[in-house]
Amino acid sequence: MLPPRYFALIPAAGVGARMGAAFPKQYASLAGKAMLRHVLDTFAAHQAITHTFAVVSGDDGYIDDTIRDDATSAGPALAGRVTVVRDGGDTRRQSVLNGLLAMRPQLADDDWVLVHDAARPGLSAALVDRLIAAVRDDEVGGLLALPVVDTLKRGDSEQRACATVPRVGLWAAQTPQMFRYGLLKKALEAAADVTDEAGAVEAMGLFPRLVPGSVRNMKVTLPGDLALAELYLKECND
Ligand SMILES: Nc1ccn([C@@H]2O[C@H](COP(=O)(O)OP(=O)(O)OP(=O)(O)O)[C@@H](O)[C@H]2O)c(=O)n1
Ligand SMILES: C[C@](O)(CO)[C@H](O)COP(=O)(O)O
Repeated sequence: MLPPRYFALIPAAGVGARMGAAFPKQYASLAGKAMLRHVLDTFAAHQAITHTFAVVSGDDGYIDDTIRDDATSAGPALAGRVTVVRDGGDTRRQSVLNGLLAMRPQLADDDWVLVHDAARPGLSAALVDRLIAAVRDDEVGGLLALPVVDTLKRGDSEQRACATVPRVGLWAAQTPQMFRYGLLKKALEAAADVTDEAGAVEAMGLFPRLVPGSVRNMKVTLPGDLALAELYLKECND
């Protein structure tokens, strides 16, 4: 019986509407290369990751240049380490599901899949190590997340604070979210209205493990996030 392997699945088929850029934010440049290339380089260089699949939209015109290995690419060669799946869906969930379907011929049900947002360029090898070490023997799976430290307010329709939400026990989910292929595919097929993989697994009555992540692994969502993410990338080694 071969031990389970680890695969990365990168949903990268979004349009970046909240970023308001003229092109999808996963191709925005950060410290000299596209956000998506940072993510692909991290997984391609990681010894534990067997292969990486990136899901992009069918009409994506940027991916070929982004994955090209040439004299200017400072990171590891991606050739043979990355498969592009040109089958993005209307939602992140659908893109991930389409990616899982494309992965089917190469994966066994008990192989691990680490689903990571292309919009989180600050993922480090150390964070991948931390997640794998914490989850590899877990019956369910798990995800990187950060305990909420701010006081949370619920706002009303007039943007007035109408309640304080107790923050004890609240975590802000990050990615990668790491689940076995068979469970993840079944969970996502069963749960239509979820924003992340852990939510689909929770809907099955299971409890994913929460693993402390890092601020450098922030999701680039709004225009100001790009500069902050670059600062974390350069200054934060967590
Ligand atoms: N239909 C979609 C929507 C999102 N994503 C990916 O899911 C990740 C996290 O999603 P988000 O930050 O919401 O990205 P966008 O959907 O592009 O942003 P927005 O909601 O502002 O349009 C991103 O890497 C994005 O490319 C995807 O693969 N397919
Ligand atoms: C998966 C995720 O990054 C966890 O916080 C988040 O749910 C993605 O949400 P988005 O609206 O697709 O950015």
